[in-house]
Amino acid sequence: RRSTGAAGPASGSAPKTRSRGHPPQRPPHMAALVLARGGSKGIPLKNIKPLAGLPLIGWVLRAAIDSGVFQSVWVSTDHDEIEKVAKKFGVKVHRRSAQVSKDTSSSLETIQEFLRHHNEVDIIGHIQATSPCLHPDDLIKVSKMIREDGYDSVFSVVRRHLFRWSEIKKGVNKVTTPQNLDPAKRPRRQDWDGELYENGSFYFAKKDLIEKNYLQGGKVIYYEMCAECSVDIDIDIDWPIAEQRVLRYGYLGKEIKLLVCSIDGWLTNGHSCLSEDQKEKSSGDDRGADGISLLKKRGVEVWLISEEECSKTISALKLDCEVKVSVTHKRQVIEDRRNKMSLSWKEVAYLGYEESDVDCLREAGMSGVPADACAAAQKAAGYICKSNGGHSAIQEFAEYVCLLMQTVNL
Ligand SMILES: CC(=O)N[C@H]1[C@H]([C@H](O)[C@H](O)CO)O[C@](OP(=O)(O)OC[C@H]2O[C@@H](n3ccc(N)nc3=O)[C@H](O)[C@@H]2O)(C(=O)O)C[C@@H]1O
Repeated sequence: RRSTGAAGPASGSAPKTRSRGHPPQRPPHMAALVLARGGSKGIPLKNIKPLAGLPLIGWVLRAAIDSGVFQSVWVSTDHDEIEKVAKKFGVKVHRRSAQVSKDTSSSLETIQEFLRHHNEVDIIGHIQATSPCLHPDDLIKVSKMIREDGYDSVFSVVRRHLFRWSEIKKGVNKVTTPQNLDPAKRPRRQDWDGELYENGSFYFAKKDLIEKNYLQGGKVIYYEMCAECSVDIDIDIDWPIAEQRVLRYGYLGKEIKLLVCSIDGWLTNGHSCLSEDQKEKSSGDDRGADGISLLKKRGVEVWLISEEECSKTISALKLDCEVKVSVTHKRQVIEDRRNKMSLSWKEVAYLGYEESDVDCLREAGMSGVPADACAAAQKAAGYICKSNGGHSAIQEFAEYVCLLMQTVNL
């Protein structure tokens, strides 16, 4: 009963008003790009060192994914371990050349190299892992500045109330002079707006600007981040401070309270691999139990639903979770359940497979499909499993949900 899953509107359904010879314009592709080379000097493998329980790059990757504003999220690296960690977060990996992985390589040349390999990308949201207190809300606002307000580049700044004095080199007999204050009328903090400083959290820029060697230029504007979230890990003593800051002010991931796995089309159609007497499973989703118990330990309720009457199949899988079969309208039963539990869709994770899952995949706070799900479901889902349906997809998705909502232990 698996659907063929034609994706999106049928070809030829474009508006009739379109003038001839002009193909429809695709919306600009905005890619999040996190640079994470292996050869960090001060702190070895800094980019994947656990910060408050999560690999450093994980903090910004999670914010980028959850913002929902990027067509793709990438890590550019030259290192196998970093690639593995990035893939665990479900993002794409660009293996960069040694040429742009040196101590002396600039971010700009590394981004330019990425763009040469990814022609589909129109806008780069370059996000630095060294500023882990980034929130999805910041990225949503910046995305609007680029996509709707017409800016070519936007970068993050923070307001500081710092009095600057001129530097006098050793051995030079001169006096220092104030740079941004009158010592006779030293302003109180509340009487002075302070100054804006680039804080290194992110740099968004359109491709043509980057190709002209700029990350900041054209119609350019800054985005002011709140001081609490402006954290920059530069030297090793910054690390413990950053750890405290992410715990207090960082983005701790989405809170999922209910995972719904719709098993139609993959556990109900022979993928489930029951033995002839319908009592034992011979293969199938053995790993599912681990993922489910992990989530249950975190207080997440797990629910298997099916439009079919397949209780035997499910019970044979010995998955320790609630089951609802013969469901006539999937979205409706989830709405009812949500209301009972007082949950928003944001707190629901949904694993689907078929066209009938598209609605729920679009609504859910986290959504996933097995690798062989129909095209429409794949398009609607935030995460596409590496496993096919019936082969550990539940486990993989449950692990993914756990990772994204990983609570922080110190
Ligand atoms: C856009 C940009 O110019 N970024 C530079 C920033 C920026 O100027 C400051 O943050 C502003 O406050 O400064 C640097 O910042 P830093 O060296 O800590 O690098 C920031 C993050 O980017 C990764 N990176 C950097 C360059 C490169 N070619 N490949 C990379 O993978 C690092 O591993 C790290 O995760 C600096 O201090 O030298 C170097 C960075 O290149």
